Amino acid sequence: MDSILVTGGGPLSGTIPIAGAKNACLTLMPATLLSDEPLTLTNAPRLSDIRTMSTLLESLGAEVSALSDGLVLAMSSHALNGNRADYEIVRKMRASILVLGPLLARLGEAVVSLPGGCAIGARPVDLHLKAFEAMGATLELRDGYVHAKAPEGGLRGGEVEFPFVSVGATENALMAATLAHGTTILRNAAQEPEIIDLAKCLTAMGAKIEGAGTDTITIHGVPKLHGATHRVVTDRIELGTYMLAPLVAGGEVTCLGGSRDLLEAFCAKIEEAGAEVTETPEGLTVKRANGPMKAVNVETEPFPGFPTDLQAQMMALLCTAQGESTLEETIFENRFMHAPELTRMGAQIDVQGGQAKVTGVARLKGAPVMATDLRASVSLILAGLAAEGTTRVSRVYHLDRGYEHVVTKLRGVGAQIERVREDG
Ligand SMILES: CC(=O)N[C@H]1[C@@H](OP(=O)(O)OP(=O)(O)OC[C@H]2O[C@@H](n3ccc(=O)[nH]c3=O)[C@H](O)[C@@H]2O)O[C@H](CO)[C@@H](O)[C@@H]1O
Ligand SMILES: C=C(OP(=O)(O)O)C(=O)O
Repeated sequence: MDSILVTGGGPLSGTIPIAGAKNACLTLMPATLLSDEPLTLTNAPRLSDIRTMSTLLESLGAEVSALSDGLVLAMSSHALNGNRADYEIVRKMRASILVLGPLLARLGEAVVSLPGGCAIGARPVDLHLKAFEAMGATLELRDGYVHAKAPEGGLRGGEVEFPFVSVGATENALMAATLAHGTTILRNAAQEPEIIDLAKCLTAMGAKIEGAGTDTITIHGVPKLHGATHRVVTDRIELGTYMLAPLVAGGEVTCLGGSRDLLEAFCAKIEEAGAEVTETPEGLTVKRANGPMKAVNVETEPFPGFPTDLQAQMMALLCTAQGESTLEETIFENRFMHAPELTRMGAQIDVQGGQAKVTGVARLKGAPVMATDLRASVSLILAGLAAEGTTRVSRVYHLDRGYEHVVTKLRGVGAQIERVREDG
């Protein structure tokens, strides 16, 4: 198993290219199941989660070819040979549940393992299932699997009012509704850029969708979708992560490919904390406005609010910001596992339920720390960028789920970082 060694050092300077979004790609890939014609995705990120989704799609009979060093995914589902997503693959990644809607819509029947909880929370899929029920499907839970069946003749349009916002349930329902008979209305739908990206791709495949990016999405079902080529939207979470690097370590970094509309709430919050963000046609340039960073209060919310997927990284910044910050996590019930690890580096953090109080210290100290989930891993790397001495982050397989070439990207702006064998 590999570790990352990061040694705190001087200011960072240069550019970091931002990849296509993991969370968009993971919902765009299952969209291939909706059509017997090819779907090609460009600007795909090179991540282990993408390989897991490829394996899952292949297990259903889809063909997935990674071309141009993985940047292009050429997929075809003309010869599906299964409608069962096995626990062995689904348990590796919760986004696997996103094959359920497309399979149900295209084949009329699907058996998909329940993904189970994960480190950051219980993460049930009840809202996904309620949406399919509203489209006439019958659902049964047996042996840890969802057995889903569309009514005779296929799914029917339905009205779904989500009791709270779910990105995955919105995506699953949106995909299923494209092939349903009649019109489906999704109320209190997620508005994330990844939803807009999915709707763009489905529209390019012939779907009829209105309102993606608002809280009400209307889908007029069509009998068939066709092939398309779609460019995956920029990864706003990778973007936000690297925007924090020069704020933690000093210097100035330009994230290539980023735009402010993907991250307005985050940009406003780091500006409040003392960042200067400049938007240019090539991306976003970030540096400290003048002097040290200051404490701020952060509350995670569905888009357009501050993203939960940037909470851990923001905490890394606030560990050395002047004053006392509060971070409130409202999306996941257990998403502060990075706090005890940051504390090992000298941070002062007090977690009470869904709230963390961070009292800024002058400097963190390098220490051996353990990554507990994807965003926690990268928060420890960020913290290590400015810590005195060397930080060893172990269990970096979490990182490989969501950050491609992290060592190369950070070295490119002058960070002292390397990947080593855990025992080496
Ligand atoms: C692959 C992907 O895109 N992952 C993202 C997606 O996850 P994901 O789609 O799983 O997150 P959701 O938006 O569905 O989850 C929001 C909240 O709703 C709860 N819930 C969700 C569905 C359901 O049926 N029942 C239920 O109770 C969850 O436990 C959580 O507390 O959105 C999250 C919230 O922005 C991000 O952190 C994840 O990175
Ligand atoms: C929580 C995340 O991913 P997933 O939903 O795939 O677990 C994430 O990307 O931060």
